[in-house]
Amino acid sequence: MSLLADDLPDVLAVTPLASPPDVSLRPPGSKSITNRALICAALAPGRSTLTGMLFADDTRAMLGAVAALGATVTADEAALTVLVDGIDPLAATGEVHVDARQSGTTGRFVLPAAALRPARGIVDGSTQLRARPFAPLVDALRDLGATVEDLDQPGFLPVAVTGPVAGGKVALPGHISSQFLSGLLMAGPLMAEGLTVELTSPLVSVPYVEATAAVMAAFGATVEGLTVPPGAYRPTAYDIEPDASAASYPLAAAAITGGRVTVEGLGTRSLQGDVRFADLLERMGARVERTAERITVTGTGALHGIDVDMADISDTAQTLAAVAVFADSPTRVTGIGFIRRKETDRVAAVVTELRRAGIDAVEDEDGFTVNPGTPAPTVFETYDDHRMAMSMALLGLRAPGVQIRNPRCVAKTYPAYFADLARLAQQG
Ligand SMILES: O=C(O)C1=C[C@@H](OP(=O)(O)O)[C@@H](O)[C@H](O)C1
Ligand SMILES: C=C(OP(=O)(O)O)C(=O)O
Repeated sequence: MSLLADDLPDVLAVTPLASPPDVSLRPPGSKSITNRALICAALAPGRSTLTGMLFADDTRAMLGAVAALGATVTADEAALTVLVDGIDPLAATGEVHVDARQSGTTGRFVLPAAALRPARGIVDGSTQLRARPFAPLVDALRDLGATVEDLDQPGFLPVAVTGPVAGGKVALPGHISSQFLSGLLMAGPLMAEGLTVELTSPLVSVPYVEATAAVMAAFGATVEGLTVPPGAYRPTAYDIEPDASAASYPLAAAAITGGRVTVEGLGTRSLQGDVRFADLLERMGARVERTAERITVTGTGALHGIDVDMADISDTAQTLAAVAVFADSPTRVTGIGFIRRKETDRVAAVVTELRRAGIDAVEDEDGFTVNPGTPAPTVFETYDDHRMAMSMALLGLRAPGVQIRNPRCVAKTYPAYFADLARLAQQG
């Protein structure tokens, strides 16, 4: 049976590992870096070559989006490569329609890019994305000179934007999502007046903004703090590193099962904050080795609870919750109230599902506490959230009777997730 997302059954049983794994794997390309590189390449007149691409629902959404904006994309999926012939958005004509699907990055990065065009662009998404906040971005684009029409509820998709957005100085809240800031910064070089953002509240997910600046720089743009001078992107050959959030699952598996897992292509030079998830496993008692090119986690058999603020690396909070179940003392995660506005309310979802398995987990405004325990046989609900499916599946590597409802939702960022999880058993 194929374990690729599209081929999975409605409910998937996870089999506990018979022995600790000892494997090395290369996670799929980074969703965050792929979608940044696609935007920068689309705004760079000429041909860019992107290698190491992630092909998953979120990046297909972005491929469709940049094509809608006028870029020509030629994908070679087997080679994980895309050629992008970029455009000058300021010369664009005609109304365009973008479907960002479930992808927050696509919606939040494409809207400012569409606002560069002196023509109407409609941005919409799935029912799930329509429920996620866009108001700070819409307000900022209006303040910077674009016309934004609410096509349904104000502050939510769908919207229609007409540019060109002139740029200048703008105030933006930072506590809801960093994606508004990243999206604005990436459009910044092509704003006539450039862009300066002043944050009106503390920024969450800070490393993603650093990654934005790094990818922009690779495509020839300048970012000085939160200021982007007027300029241009130049076409570039860009190699995308593996996804650090995706890497959290196999690394967690090593800690949970007392095995050894190496993730290739991600190390101390990574652009992604989520590589720091390995630091948390180390604090909990796992052994971690890092080089520039790889991270190895070895489970030691002992796992201790920790108290940790995960505002910078919140995509790995559910992974940590799964590890925390097998520790010898409680784990408290704080700083992540904003993940209630992701694919689902992730604080509520993770606590509800752990409790469904008989684990004493407690929700609070800003995070959750997991008291260790033995998971009962459980069919886990996944709320159409890939990270719920991937995290709860980890419990099944040790606890018998774990089943995952709608495992196909992993297609958002990691279509081969269950195939990679099965490799832990084969080589153990
Ligand atoms: O910029 C990015 O690539 C991302 C930023 C984060 O979102 P928030 O800034 O909304 O926390 C993260 O959760 C998401 O998966 C990807
Ligand atoms: C929150 C996520 O995605 P996005 O915001 O890009 O939809 C995620 O991948 O966990």
